[in-house]
Amino acid sequence: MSSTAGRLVTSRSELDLDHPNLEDYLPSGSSINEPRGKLSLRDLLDISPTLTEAAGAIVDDSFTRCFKSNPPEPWNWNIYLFPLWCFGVVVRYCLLFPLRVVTLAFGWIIFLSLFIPVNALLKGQDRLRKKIERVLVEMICSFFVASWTGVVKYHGPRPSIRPKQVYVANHTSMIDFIVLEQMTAFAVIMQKHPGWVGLLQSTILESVGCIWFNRSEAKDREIVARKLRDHVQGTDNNPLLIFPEGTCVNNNYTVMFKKGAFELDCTVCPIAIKYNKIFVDAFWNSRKQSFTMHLLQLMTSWAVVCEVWYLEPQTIRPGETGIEFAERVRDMISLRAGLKKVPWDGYLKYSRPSSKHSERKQQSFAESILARLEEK
Ligand SMILES: O=P(O)(O)OC[C@H](O)CO
Repeated sequence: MSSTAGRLVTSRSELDLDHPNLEDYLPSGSSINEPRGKLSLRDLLDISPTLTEAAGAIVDDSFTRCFKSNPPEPWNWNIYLFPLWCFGVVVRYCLLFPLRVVTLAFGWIIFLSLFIPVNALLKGQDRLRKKIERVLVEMICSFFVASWTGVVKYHGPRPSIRPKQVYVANHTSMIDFIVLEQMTAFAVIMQKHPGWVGLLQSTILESVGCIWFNRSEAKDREIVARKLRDHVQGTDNNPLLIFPEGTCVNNNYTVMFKKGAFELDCTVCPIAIKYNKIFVDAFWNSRKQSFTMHLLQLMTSWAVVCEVWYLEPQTIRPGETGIEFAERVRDMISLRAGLKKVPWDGYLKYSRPSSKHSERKQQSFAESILARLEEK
């Protein structure tokens, strides 16, 4: 009996790593964990706790919550505030937005009129060309940040070019890259995008050593792993930046870090990014919004406010696995940025959960019934 109970405790704790706020959905005074009295047939046939749990998971599971946008709290609800809000809309859309478009266009004109000749004329002088291109990429990113009136506060020492080090950060939107890139020309590892973003990726960003891949292609992942190993060995390569969550999360949570960055035998430099949602939610929900629309949303808001912390570099400890190392770094980032850790793989966004998970759940249910029968 006690071994059955032990097994049950194990399987419950494995399955309920981050228990959804199930209690919120339960009728008051009842709980699926509550010990029941004498066993009757009715108890055995009663699957309502399981159904309740399933319904809770559907309504508000912790996985879905990681990818929910956070619309701002409405504040324009009365006769005094509504005209003020209307005035704000007019200022943001009719004054700020055109000014920002002009700023960004101006940035692109300067950037392209320097980048194209430098790229074409300095073919034989790689060092000088790379140096100028780095400065130009940082500059265009600053124009992007200015186009949303970005108010970014950086804490800690700025990243420097050193071999055998990799920077890892939590991921909320592709603008994370822009926010970090305006300070340091990182070589970033990212998903390949279609459209104008894809064009920038394969032209301009490739010049700073960025590496692109398609996450659904196993072959791409192998190529990227090789490129990463080569990149970190180079002495003059731009610092490598990886978003180990592999997908955008809404800046309230962190999902599991992929272990790749932590198995490169490099120093890992964590970066924590926290957006203040006071004016706009910086989370890019790519399933609902194109990146262009996301940028337009930022450009029509009052400002994008955020803080960036460059945390203390970490090395793998003796006996520590890549996964444990990744978790330790995730702890540091989550703590600094005030994010809640959840045990989900962000790629589940794009795939169905493994059948093993549902089988474990079925086994746990069967074991609970058997345990109750044994109690008799
Ligand atoms: O949120 P996702 O999964 O669409 O990821 C978007 C980008 O690849 C982030 O850089």
